[in-house]
Amino acid sequence: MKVIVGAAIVRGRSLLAQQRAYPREVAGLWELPGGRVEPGESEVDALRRECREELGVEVAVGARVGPDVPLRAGLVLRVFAASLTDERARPEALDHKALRWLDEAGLDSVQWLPADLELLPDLRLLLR
Ligand SMILES: Nc1nc2c([nH]c(=O)n2[C@H]2C[C@H](O)[C@@H](COP(=O)(O)OP(=O)(O)OP(=O)(O)O)O2)c(=O)[nH]1
Repeated sequence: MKVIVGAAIVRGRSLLAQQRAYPREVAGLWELPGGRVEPGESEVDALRRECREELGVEVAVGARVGPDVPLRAGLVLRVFAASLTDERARPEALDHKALRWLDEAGLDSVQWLPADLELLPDLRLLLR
């Protein structure tokens, strides 16, 4: 089973979401920072690496959030709670169209990838 890890980065009462720039089929849709776990890499290390690559920030990775969401045969999305190591750090959209800090009401204001949509109830609980 291969795993795509996603980071639910919460600061105060907001969650960081990013808007995909590519590929065309999903460009414009929103997701959590993250990506593929590389061979020999732990899931936590993969999340830390992806947050560095995509956002230019260091994160501390916490507990699992919600269930594994199947993406396709042999591949799941697995989300972990995370926080910025330095609360004042400014994440940048290094590989994406845009970033947004969403509060609880804001969670419904962007068009999420289908797998992320399934996790919204669990993500919402992080912002209560
Ligand atoms: N990062 C991320 N990927 C997600 C989420 N939800 C979701 O369905 N995906 C899917 C989209 C992609 O098919 C796959 C992750 O692809 P990616 O392009 O971000 O991964 P990566 O950085 O390892 O990319 P690559 O090197 O394989 O091109 O997982 C999410 O919340 N975050």
